[in-house]
Amino acid sequence: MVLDLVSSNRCFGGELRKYKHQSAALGGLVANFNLFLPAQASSKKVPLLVYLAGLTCTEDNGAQKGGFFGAAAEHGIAVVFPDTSPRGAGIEGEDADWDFGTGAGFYLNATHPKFSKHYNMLTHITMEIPQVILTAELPIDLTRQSIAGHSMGGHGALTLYLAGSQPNQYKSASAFAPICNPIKCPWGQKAFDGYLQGGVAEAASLYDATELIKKRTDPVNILIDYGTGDNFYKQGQLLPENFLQAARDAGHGESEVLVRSQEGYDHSYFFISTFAADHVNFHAKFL
Ligand SMILES: N[C@@H](CCC(=O)N[C@@H](CS)C(=O)NCC(=O)O)C(=O)O
Repeated sequence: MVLDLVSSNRCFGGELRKYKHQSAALGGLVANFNLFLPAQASSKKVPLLVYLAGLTCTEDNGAQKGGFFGAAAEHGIAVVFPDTSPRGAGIEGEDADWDFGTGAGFYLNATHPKFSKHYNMLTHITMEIPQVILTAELPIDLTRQSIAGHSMGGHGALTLYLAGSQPNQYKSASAFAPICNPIKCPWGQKAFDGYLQGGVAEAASLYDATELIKKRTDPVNILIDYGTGDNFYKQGQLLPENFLQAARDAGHGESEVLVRSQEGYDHSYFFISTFAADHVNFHAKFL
């Protein structure tokens, strides 16, 4: 798997690199990701924080507007920013809506025959990107990974943490305005009906953070922030209360699952960048 360097910028004493590679998980299409390497990576292997972006985003939104680099540089943590879906699969209807198809891969492995060749973001994030990093001998210690995300990416962070492809791949998870109970919200229902042969029923045991936390008995490390001024929260797309209730019912107290309601904040990167350092500091405790 050849990794091509597209660009490199000096950043907070380290470097932000954009890479592209041919992705087997995404059906042979070209995939991009951004990678922040802190200064510490020039002398030793550093831990990795994965940041998953939301609907309509690319690998650039979080890197350009997330505000993660100051804290990541301080703690010596690398941050990888993958894309949110395959690009250019050429599937009929793929570009018709902003909340399905291109830019909306939902961090799952599709089982519907129309999408299963290309829409395998779960494998891309949890297995392929780590393999690419390993093969390229980048200075990253893959035994120390955590995961964060926003909105659809918050759903990705929580579900890949709770039930990714390998148990305990990530030491902690955090999310900004995550879709917490996708089987119960319009975005999730639309995605699962489209990508999965078994639709919402198939998703319940695999791709719904609220369902997954109910079954989790061992300790977890989860931080969630959402804003009370977030229109998608108000429309019932995020449902953080459902996740919180399920976590408490399953015995996960505030030291394991902290859900913070942030007064007046909306869904934007102004919200994310306000709390980005908090999230990096949270992950640093486990990395
Ligand atoms: N296009 C949608 C909004 C999509 C949206 O807000 N996407 C969020 C993630 S769910 C985002 O991060 N957008 C890109 C950005 O703010 O940079 C609309 O018109 O309502």
